[in-house]
Amino acid sequence: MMKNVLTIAGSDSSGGAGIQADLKTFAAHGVFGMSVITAVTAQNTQGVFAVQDITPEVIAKQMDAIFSDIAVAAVKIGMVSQIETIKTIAAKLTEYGAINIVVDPVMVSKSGYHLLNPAAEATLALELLPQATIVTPNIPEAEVITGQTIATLADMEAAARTIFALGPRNVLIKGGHLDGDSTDILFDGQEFVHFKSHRIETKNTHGTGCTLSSAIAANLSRGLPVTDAVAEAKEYITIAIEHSLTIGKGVGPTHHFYTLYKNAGLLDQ
Ligand SMILES: Nc1ncnc2c1ncn2[C@@H]1O[C@H](COP(=O)(O)OP(=O)(O)OP(=O)(O)O)[C@@H](O)[C@H]1O
Ligand SMILES: Cc1ncc(CO)c(N)n1
Repeated sequence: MMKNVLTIAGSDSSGGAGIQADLKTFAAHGVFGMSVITAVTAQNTQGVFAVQDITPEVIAKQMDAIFSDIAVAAVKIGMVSQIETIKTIAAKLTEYGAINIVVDPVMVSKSGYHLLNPAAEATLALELLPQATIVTPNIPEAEVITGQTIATLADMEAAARTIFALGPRNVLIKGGHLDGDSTDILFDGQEFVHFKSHRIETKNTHGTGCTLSSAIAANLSRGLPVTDAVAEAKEYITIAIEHSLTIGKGVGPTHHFYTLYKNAGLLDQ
């Protein structure tokens, strides 16, 4: 039976990141996507120009509407903006006993805009990480969460240990921001698994983190173990970056449907 997967995140008007990237990723994975919108951003491939946060009351009502009616097989959490937003989401996840929770601790957009109020960083770590099946920080986010500097794979492993101590069941530190190969490191409290791909030379990496975390959530919803869910998601994001789209004047989005379109003969349309 088709699984239902929820994203709790911000809207990206240009369609490359946030809710829009998440729903496309869910569709590409054959799961039924649902959304709780935490903020509306005016954004394109060149920057973020305005943000309207949704009130905690309306966020809570969106979660009530979904969880009171529909079985949710996995939840991906992206942009969460404010302290009260985070507290509301954490309380509702507990109330409804949500499972397979993927926390992407979105902090700053590629263009440098603070999508998470810096005053809420500690709240995110305290309230959401203990509920996470897996947390997926990029290197700057892992540096903020740990206070450690990360310049090498060994530094990534050390940071993963520190983040694990905050309560998530698994930590995936993404290596997109280091030079050379793009290696993501998974830590389950016992051992490290490295997921390595060659660095793809492209400027079009808008929404890579959103796409990866949504693919992990979709894979978990189908019952895959965490290591397999991450391995398949890493393959998916690598193909999506390889065939990323030159849309707009700045950092373009990834291609969510490359393999599907190829198999259907739709690529040249
Ligand atoms: N140039 C690249 N070539 C290959 N893989 C990449 C490249 N850039 C990022 N990745 C991969 O994409 C995924 C997302 O990593 P990244 O570090 O870009 O996340 P992020 O900074 O959170 O993204 P976002 O800006 O969407 O928040 C990881 O699996 C990473 O290894
Ligand atoms: C709404 C939204 N969420 C996440 C990201 C990731 O950087 C973004 N650019 N915009």
